[in-house]
Amino acid sequence: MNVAERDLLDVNQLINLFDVEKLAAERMTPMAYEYVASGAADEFTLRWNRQALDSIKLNTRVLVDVSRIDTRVSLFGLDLAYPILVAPTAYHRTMHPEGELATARGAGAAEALYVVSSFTNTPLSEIASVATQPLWFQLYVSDDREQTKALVQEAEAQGCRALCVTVDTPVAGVRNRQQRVNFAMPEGIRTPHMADAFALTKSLTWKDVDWLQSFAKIPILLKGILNSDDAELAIQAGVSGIIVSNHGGRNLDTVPATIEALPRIAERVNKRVPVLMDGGIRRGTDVVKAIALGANAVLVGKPICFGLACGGADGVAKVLTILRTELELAMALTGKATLTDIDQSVIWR
Ligand SMILES: Cc1cc2nc3c(=O)[nH]c(=O)nc-3n(C[C@H](O)[C@H](O)[C@H](O)COP(=O)(O)O)c2cc1C
Ligand SMILES: O=C(O)C(=O)c1ccccc1
Repeated sequence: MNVAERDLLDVNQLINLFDVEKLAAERMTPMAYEYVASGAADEFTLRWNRQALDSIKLNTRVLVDVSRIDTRVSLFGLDLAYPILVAPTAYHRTMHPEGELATARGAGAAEALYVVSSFTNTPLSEIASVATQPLWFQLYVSDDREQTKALVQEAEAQGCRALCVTVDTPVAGVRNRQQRVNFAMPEGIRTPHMADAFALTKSLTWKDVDWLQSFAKIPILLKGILNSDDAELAIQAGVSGIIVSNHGGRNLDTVPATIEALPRIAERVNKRVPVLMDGGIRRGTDVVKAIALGANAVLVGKPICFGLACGGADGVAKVLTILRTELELAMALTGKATLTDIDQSVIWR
C-alpha cells in the first residue's frame, strides 16, 4: 500500500474529531504527536478548554422552520461559507510530507479560510499558489523589526487578506512533553520566514501595534486576548478584530478556558469589532456555544494537525467537513436557521 492509499483508507474511518486524534496518535512520530497534543505544564487549561464547553447545556426551540440552514458569515468583506477557520499552527511538514501545501488544499476543498503560521515549513508563495480559498497570515513579531516589516509586506504581496498578530507568546510556555521527546525540527525541514523559535520578541507592546498599523494595508487582529481590559485597549488602538485564545492551553497553564473568557470580552467589545475564539472546539455544538456567547467565528488548531497527519489534504478537508456538518445539525436541532439567530437564549440557564 502506498502513502496515498493508506491516507485514503484512514480518512474513510474518521467519524468525528476525537477519532482523528486517536488515529493520528498511532500514525505520527512520537515527537510530532507530542508537539501537537501537548499543553503547558500540568495541562489544566488544555483540559478546561474542553471541559468548559462540555459543561454548557443547550436550550432547544421546536417547531422552527430549519429547512434552510444558513451558516454564512462575513468578516472584513470576506464571505465565508461557515464560521470555522483553520487556526495558525507551526511546522506542518513534521505532520505530513506535503506540509502546508496539503493544509491549503484541504482547506480549499472544504471552503475554509486558512490562517498560515509564521512558522510555516513551506514558503507563503507556494501556499498561495495552491490556495483556492482566502488566506490570512499569523504574525510573530521578531526582535528584528525590519524582518517583521518585510514579512508583513510578503504576506500582503502573496494576497493574505488579514494579519493575526499573536500577542500571547512573549515566551513559549513550559512544554514538558515536548522537552521529554527533545522536540526539534527534523533534518531538512526549515521555517523559511522565521530564523528560529528564539526569534520571538519579548518586547512586544501596544506601541508595536501602532507601528504595525502604520504600514499594514490589511486588517489586523490581535490573537491571544483573554481579558476584557486588553480587548478595550485593542479597540482603542484601532485594531480590526480580536481572537480570544489561550493558545490551545500551550502557554500559561491555569488561565481560564476560552469559552469562559469569551462572554465578558464579547460584552465589552459590544460588536465594535469581530470577536473570534479558539480552544477546544471539537463538535458542531461547540461552535453553536461559542457563537451564542459572542463569537463571530471560531478557529480549530489541533484537529487540523491530526487530520493532516492522518490523510494530508483529504484529512484536513475531512476534519472541516465533519465540523461543518455537525454545526448544521446542531443549528437545526436547536431551532436556529442562521448564525444571527444563535443568541444567549440557546444556552440553558
Ligand atoms: C501544533 C500547534 C502549533 C501552533 N502554532 C501556532 C503558531 O505558530 N502561531 C500561533 O499564533 N498559534 C499557534 N498555535 C495555537 C493555535 O493557533 C490555536 O490558538 C490553538 O491550537 C487552538 O486550540 P485547539 O488546538 O484546541 O483548537 C499552535 C497550536 C498547535 C496545537
Ligand atoms: O507551538 C506553538 O504553539 C507556537 O505557537 C510556536 C512558537 C514558537 C515557534 C513555533 C511555534
